[in-house]
Amino acid sequence: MAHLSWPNFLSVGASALIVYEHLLTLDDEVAYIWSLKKGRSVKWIYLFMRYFALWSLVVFQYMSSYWRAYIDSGTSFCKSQFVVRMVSTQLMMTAVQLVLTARVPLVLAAQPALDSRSISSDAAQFAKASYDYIIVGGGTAGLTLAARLSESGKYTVGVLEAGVSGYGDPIIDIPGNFGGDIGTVYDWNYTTLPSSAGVPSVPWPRGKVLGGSSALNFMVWNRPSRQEYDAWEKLGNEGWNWDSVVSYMRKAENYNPPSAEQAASLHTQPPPSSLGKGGPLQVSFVKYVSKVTNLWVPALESLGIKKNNDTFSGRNVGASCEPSGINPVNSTRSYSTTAYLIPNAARKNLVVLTSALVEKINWSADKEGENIVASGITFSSGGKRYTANATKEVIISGGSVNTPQILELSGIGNSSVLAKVGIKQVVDLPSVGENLQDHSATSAVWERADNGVTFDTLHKNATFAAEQAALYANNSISILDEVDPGLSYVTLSTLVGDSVAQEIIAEAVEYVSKSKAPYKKTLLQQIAFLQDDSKSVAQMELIGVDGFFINFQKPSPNKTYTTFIALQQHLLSRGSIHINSSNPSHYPVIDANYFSAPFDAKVTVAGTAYLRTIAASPKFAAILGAEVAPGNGTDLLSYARSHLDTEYHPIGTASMLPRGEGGVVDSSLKVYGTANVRIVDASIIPLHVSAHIQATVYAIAEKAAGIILAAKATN
Ligand SMILES: Cc1cc2nc3c(=O)[nH]c(=O)nc-3n(C[C@H](O)[C@H](O)[C@H](O)COP(=O)(O)OP(=O)(O)OC[C@H]3O[C@@H](n4cnc5c(N)ncnc54)[C@H](O)[C@@H]3O)c2cc1C
Repeated sequence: MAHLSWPNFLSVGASALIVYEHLLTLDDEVAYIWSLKKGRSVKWIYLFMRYFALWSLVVFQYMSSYWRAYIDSGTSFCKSQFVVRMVSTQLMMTAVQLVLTARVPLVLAAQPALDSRSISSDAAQFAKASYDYIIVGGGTAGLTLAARLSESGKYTVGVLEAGVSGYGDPIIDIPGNFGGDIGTVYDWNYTTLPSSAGVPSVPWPRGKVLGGSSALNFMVWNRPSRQEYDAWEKLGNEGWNWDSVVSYMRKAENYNPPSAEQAASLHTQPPPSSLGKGGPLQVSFVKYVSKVTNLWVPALESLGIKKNNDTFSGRNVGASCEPSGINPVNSTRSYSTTAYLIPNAARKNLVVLTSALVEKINWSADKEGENIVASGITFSSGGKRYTANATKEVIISGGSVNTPQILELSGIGNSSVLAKVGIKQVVDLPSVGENLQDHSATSAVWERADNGVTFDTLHKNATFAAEQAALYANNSISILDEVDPGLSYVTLSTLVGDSVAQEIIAEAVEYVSKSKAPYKKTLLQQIAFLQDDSKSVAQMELIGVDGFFINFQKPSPNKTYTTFIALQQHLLSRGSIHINSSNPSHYPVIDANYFSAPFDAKVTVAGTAYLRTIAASPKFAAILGAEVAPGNGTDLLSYARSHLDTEYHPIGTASMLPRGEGGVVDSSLKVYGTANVRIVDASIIPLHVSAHIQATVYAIAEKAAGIILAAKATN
């Protein structure tokens, strides 16, 4: 040691530190680096930097220890030491530079959203370009379609979204926050007119954000029965049947079957073959299973409702728990933004402009035969007005409320609606905004006699909330992973028995026979569902919710609750959505017309009463206490009327039907009377289905992309 100087001590210390660090991290190195394939350059760069650095330190150490002994032997030793040091240093610098250079494409590939080319708020820049396809609305259908049309790289696609980007916001992403973004900047915050049958104004949330209502929804992922999609074809829409729609839905899905533990606590295990694999949207089962969800299927079975383990097969009636649009890897919402936009955000031929309100479609001076031709759109952003040009098509994906508004602002609609607000009619299409159908909801609430943990605990107990947030952040199971998958579809007979069901159906037949609506065939099809002997089309959905979920009463801070909801699936009432101003910023008038058909009120009351039957089943009776709402002695019809709510599923306002039978678009989704305007969103659904509708909307968008690209290929 005598011949060692202070640089040698430093060198020995550094070598010891590196060896110590190597020993501490050897496990990780074996797991993550040694396991990489031989061909991965990153493996060899890493190993070189790690071991060459150590090797060179040891060699210098050795040489330095003896250099005094050799110094008198001439300059050759000094030279060789110098060369070794220089070469080593240079090699290590090169390796560091390689790593730094490799990081740029790696970071961009991992986070394509960083590439600003696709998502922009620069309206002037957007308006400068011309696009093959302009899509109005970056929502559920709009972003799906944009991803597919831009996939080949052959076509340029411009999307305009009125809302901002909520990408990465926990209020959207965390499953247990569902409902939290309602009423925020992400919501259009619509309300309906009070109905003439006495139902007061109902709030109608709709997504005003990238992803649209797929960013606001409660993530349920399911399908209706085979008959319901087949009915669309029977109404005059060739190619729109179960086999076709489901084949496109499977294209969107990446199904993650439940683990054995999840399957046991949810009492459900749909076969992997029933859903799609490899699609952009993650479909999985909830990680956190609440008591109410765990009891759901056995409780309904005890009431004689048969368990249905495969609601995706074309028959959805029966007791079941359904999957959700959740990414199981990090337990976050999987929606059109994360599934279809972000992975493709680096495409040069795709531009999505946020905070841009489309005001109307612009029309070319030329016509194609009788059909008018769209040349682009007018939009406003940041207080300025712009136009953008489309060389091939303008596609409206504004959703069931805004799509009819945009058509009417563009001069397509009923002459009397347009004349009232001074808009010149360009296509006479009186069905725009008509045939509005929704799913309605009534809720009933019970106290939890066992005061078990529910969402109420999360909302009122800050310590519990903090614990759960920490668990969620750690990717451990917490109540923030929870959504409510206990939901089941039942027929009218299940609710009221066969003979009362027959009486109600007879009244429905009489009601429909008097209808003079152009879309009367859709009502007749509903009668066919009711009279179907196979009883495979549900009339009511039943849901068990883990907590207090009504907004017209307040929960007690010291109690926890369970809510059951009855949601009517095939209302005979039809409403409408129309503009009453030529100002694009003024909201259209939503007349849901709830309970205008007496059938709907009867079925709703039957469903609400059945919630008490569920609560009284032995499984639930053991954990539930006093009924909070409707409350003993309350008249169920007046309760249902005054507290009717929406399931957030409006459809039909630009129905796909023959033109003379209430149609706005044909079966290629082209607007009648136009050469190049299509509609792709929930508004084209001509007849409601007994299911939550996001999966159906994704399927519509996937199918639309197929139709549009096939049309281009043959032109
Ligand atoms: C609160 C809530 C809960 C729901 N829960 C579920 C559920 O659990 N499961 C399920 O399956 N379904 C659920 N749904 C329904 C489902 O999410 C929607 O039916 C579906 O997402 C609608 O898709 P869309 O493409 O038709 O419209 P949207 O997704 O609403 O897209 C329309 C887009 O167009 C934009 N836009 C409109 N007008 C303009 C304009 N003039 N200029 C520019 N942009 C415009 C909007 O901002 C929006 O982003 C729920 C819906 C809501 C609101």
